[in-house]
Amino acid sequence: MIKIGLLGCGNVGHIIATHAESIQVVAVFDIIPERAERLAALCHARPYTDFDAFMREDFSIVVEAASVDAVRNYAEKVLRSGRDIILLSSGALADAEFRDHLVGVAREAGRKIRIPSGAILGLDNLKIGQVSPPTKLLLRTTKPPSSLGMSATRRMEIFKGLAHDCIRQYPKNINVAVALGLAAGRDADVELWVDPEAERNTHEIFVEGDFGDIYVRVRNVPSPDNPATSYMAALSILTLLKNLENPLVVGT
Ligand SMILES: NC(=O)C1=CN([C@@H]2O[C@H](COP(=O)(O)OP(=O)(O)OC[C@H]3O[C@@H](n4cnc5c(N)ncnc54)[C@H](O)[C@@H]3O)[C@@H](O)[C@H]2O)C=CC1
Ligand SMILES: O=C([O-])CC(=O)C(=O)O
Repeated sequence: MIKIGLLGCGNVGHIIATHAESIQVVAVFDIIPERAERLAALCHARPYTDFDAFMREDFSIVVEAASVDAVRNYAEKVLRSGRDIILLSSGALADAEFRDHLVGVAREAGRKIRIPSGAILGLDNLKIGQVSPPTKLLLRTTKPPSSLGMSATRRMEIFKGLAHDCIRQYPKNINVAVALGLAAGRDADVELWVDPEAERNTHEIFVEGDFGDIYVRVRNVPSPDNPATSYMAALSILTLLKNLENPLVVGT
């Protein structure tokens, strides 16, 4: 059974820890002690607010479901300790200098940084962009205003520009845009909309290239404990963990 350390005891951390079947959550870490303690009690793990103590536990992989800042603070230490890391806050890798450094550390340590599909679909074959760059790569995301901690009386575009700028302004809402760019090999264009009528987090992906064109629309149910995060994101990590040791690998 794969032993994991969970970095982040919020909404996604909770779903992972309480639904994990083929994995054992050995230790959990959060800056908020009560969150770490509550989740640890639920999944029979040990709670930590001291990262170095957390890292002394016996697990082979860290699952990050915390924040872009947490990735910046801890990912390098995880890799240098000889463990792989799964990053849900993929937005941290929008910073090219940090990304290149972290990938270099992973290479040196012989470890892997895994970016799950999270709240979207299509990352698998979007990787064809690394062979044949797309001429268009656009993500149009629409969320209820409450997901962004704001109020609005009508549908409004609150950001239009490149993914690496959008994630700086909305680090809890648009990690998917950075994941798209990492897959395709170029920064994605982003439109971020709020809509008071929206009940779902909707991601529309438009891609064009010499292969033809793609339109994908994902209408995600918001997580019960954090409407900004689609429930699919937690399912995506659970699925990645379930397949880690499967000799049959499906998807590009
Ligand atoms: N790539 C994707 O498709 C998606 C990515 N996300 C990202 O996943 C992450 C987790 O999402 P949720 O569980 O819904 O968030 P959440 O806010 O419910 O939980 C995050 C937890 O991490 C803890 N945390 C934050 N920064 C920390 C740090 N520096 N050190 C230790 N603990 C820290 C918080 O105290 C909190 O308990 C967020 O960054 C979110 O933006 C969310 C949805 C989709
Ligand atoms: O969960 C979602 O729909 C997307 C999200 O928050 C993110 O990419 O940060």
